Amino acid sequence: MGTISHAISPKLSLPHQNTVRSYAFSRSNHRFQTLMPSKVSRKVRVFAELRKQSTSSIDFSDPDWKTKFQRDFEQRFRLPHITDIFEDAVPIPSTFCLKMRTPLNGDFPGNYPSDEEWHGYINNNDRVLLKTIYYSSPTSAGAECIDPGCNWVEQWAHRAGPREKIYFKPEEVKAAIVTCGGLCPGLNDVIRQIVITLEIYGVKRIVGIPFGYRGFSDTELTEVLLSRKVVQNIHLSGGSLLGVSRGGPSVSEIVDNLEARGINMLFVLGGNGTHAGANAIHDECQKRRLKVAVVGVPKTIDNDILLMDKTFGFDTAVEEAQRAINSAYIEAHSAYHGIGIVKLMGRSSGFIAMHASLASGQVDICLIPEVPFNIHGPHGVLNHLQYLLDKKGSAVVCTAEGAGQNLVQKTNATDASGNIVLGDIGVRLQQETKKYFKEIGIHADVKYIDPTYMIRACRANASDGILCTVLGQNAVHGAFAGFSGITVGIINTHYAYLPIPQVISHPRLVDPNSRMWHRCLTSTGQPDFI
Ligand SMILES: Nc1ncnc2c1ncn2[C@@H]1O[C@H](COP(=O)(O)OP(=O)(O)O)[C@@H](O)[C@H]1O
Ligand SMILES: O=P(O)(O)OC[C@H]1O[C@](O)(COP(=O)(O)O)[C@@H](O)[C@@H]1O
Ligand SMILES: [Mg+2]
Repeated sequence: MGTISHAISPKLSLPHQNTVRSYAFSRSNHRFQTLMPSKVSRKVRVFAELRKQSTSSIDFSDPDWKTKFQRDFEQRFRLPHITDIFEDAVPIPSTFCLKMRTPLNGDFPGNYPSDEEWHGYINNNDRVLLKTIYYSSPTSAGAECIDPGCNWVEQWAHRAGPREKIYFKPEEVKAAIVTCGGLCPGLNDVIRQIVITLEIYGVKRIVGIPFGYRGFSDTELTEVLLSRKVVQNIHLSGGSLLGVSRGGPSVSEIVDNLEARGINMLFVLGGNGTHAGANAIHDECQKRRLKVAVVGVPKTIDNDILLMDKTFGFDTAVEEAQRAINSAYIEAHSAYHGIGIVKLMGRSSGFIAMHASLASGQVDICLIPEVPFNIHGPHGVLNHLQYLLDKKGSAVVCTAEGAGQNLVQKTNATDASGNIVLGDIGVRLQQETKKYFKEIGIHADVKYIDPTYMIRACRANASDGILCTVLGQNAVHGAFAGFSGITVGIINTHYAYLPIPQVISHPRLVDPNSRMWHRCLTSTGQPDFI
């Protein structure tokens, strides 16, 4: 058994899972272990199981397991590079140097600006530590351990930023930007930074592909010429200057189109699905021996991309969601026996609901997809609502859209990208609450708020604005450094490049054993609804 396999049990399959897994499992959860040992939910068990599965093929009795693990880890986090295909590719000194700016007229050949003394570059051996907590025991709260003894194993990702040598001559670059999936605050900020940074390198040909991947096949959609002048103020509004879409052409059609247009740098802004597409585009380019750099920037208000502190747009979404919760609270608090129900986005991950509940401090019940619950019965949500009306006179429920999908009618439908169209848990909760209190003869004034599209259509807040700026700049640095099939993220407040498969092997979920979920439960004061 000395080898580390990446296989995962098919019954635990999650969307887009393919070749890689994150290595971690969580053992601690005093709350679940001591308060409800027999009631540990199926989902919680599945979550722990998923984590355990990922390490199950490591032979921990092998004295070399740690070295083998780290060698395997290093291999998995190695960044694909142009030289994997073009072994003879010769780099040139970077044209990105803030001390000696790129000449405005852009006359490069034989005259690349560089400054050997300038220490503003990232060394290719620089790394960012992925996990920063040393858990002295697997029973430490929220412990993420690789082995049963919870040994300390360093896991390093590649540091993002400008390199001293670049693999593209700016005058030979045609760069394209595409935004896919649903809207997300900050898309325009990232587009803007990519364009500005490309120009600083000296790139003159920059285009936007309209309406996501669809823009690669729909002949009526023409590319949008981009420059600093065009993008100067786009971050002042939400949405995407380029438009977004779900679904679209096949990967081979997209690559045909890239070839036809002469695009050799592609910046892809999107979530799990978009990144799966970006990785497939990268693979196809390698197969066809095309010198194209494909770099992703993770976009999703759901925050469901693995390994990073957060994705851009999430912070803004939480801030906006908090406003909706506040309205629900005021409505509920001002009514006799008022109950406010707010539904927030989060297809498979409850991060927005959890963080908005924590931020607002006004939520009594937070429901997320990762933690199952009952509506009816002695431990159900309705019973607790009745208790809250009795004790406090009002109550606020915050639910993620993906929560309690076992309690709503299945739609059996998928969207153009293949995402499951969810049943409406918000409406179900509203109906069941009204019915319940009517049946038991207690007055309840139920107000339902669904602010979902308002939350993602707004402009990025200051914190997301900065995140977008850094991610956009680093995406361009990564492409010029010759990397492809990578994405960029913030990890422990530092910026790193990650191979795309590592961040999309499954959606990042709220760990019901995590300190954060426990903090949320402490804040709401809610019991388990099972
Ligand atoms: N597995 C996949 N392989 C290739 N392309 C994909 C894949 N999944 C989704 N896509 C494409 O990525 C785009 C965005 O996907 P979607 O799931 O809607 O949003 P997001 O990227 O935000 O998760 C769509 O155009 C879709 O066709
Ligand atoms: O109505 P739409 O455009 O399909 O978007 C709804 C989806 O958007 C999301 O907030 C984000 O999804 P993406 O990351 O795929 O864009 C999901 O939680 C939600 O189900
Ligand atoms: Mg998605």
